[in-house]
Amino acid sequence: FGPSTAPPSAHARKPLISGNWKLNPQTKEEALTLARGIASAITDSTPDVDVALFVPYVFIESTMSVVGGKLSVGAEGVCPHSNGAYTGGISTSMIKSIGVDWVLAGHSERREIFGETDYYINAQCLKILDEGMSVMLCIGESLAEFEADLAGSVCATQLKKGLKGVRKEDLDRVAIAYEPVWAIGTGKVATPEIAQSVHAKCRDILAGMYDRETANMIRILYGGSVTPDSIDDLMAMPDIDGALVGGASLDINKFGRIVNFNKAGSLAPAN
Ligand SMILES: O=C[C@H](O)COP(=O)(O)O
Repeated sequence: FGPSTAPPSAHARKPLISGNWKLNPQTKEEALTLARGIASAITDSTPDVDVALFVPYVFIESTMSVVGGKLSVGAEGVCPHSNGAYTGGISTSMIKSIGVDWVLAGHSERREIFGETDYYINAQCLKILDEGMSVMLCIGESLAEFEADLAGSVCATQLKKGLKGVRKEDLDRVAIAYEPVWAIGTGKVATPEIAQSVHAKCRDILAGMYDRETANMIRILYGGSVTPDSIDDLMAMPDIDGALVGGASLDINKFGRIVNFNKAGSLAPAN
């Protein structure tokens, strides 16, 4: 690998559209209805895209059983310890043994509500990768940090600390989700231009941590109030490689439309 002179947009990064159900839905029946509906929205005319759903642990296996292999079913988090006296913990071995291949780490709700630190998140990332699974590392700044023009430096810190010790050869199993905290669940989606600007900065940071060629291979997703109305223009941006969708992933029609995005943007004819 040497420095590349090619622009990031010249690299073929397969889009990844993911949903994060968080603490929803409340019953297995609802979960399976939702999962079946989302799977049925992935058709032959869907763009060439990877789809992943991060679901509560208790629904993982049953969700896998109804989606017909059309999408990956991942875990919303994991305990970085291997085994032992960690009440309530779920280990990487446990989820790997039921076929999980994607795991979220560093979501702002885990950072803020559950007090997970960059150190803990880094331990999760390393454990997930050691186990042979893929990790989606979430990063993003608060509203105050955004208004102080600190988005780039906050993301730099979270990327460097979250990926500390991650080997270059494991980065094909890493995706980054840039989620400005001020856009999560608020209806305030970042403009495509703002998101693109931070994504490009994140890619530069990754290039500094590894090298440009490697950075150009890493998928960087946007998350924060993504809806059918915003997905096309976000996906038209050169450094936005997908989305991490919260609220809209609980709605079959909305998430189905998001999966069937139009990379040419909202002004282009529909697929
Ligand atoms: O993980 C997903 C993000 O927190 C975005 O959630 P949201 O789409 O409800 O804003």
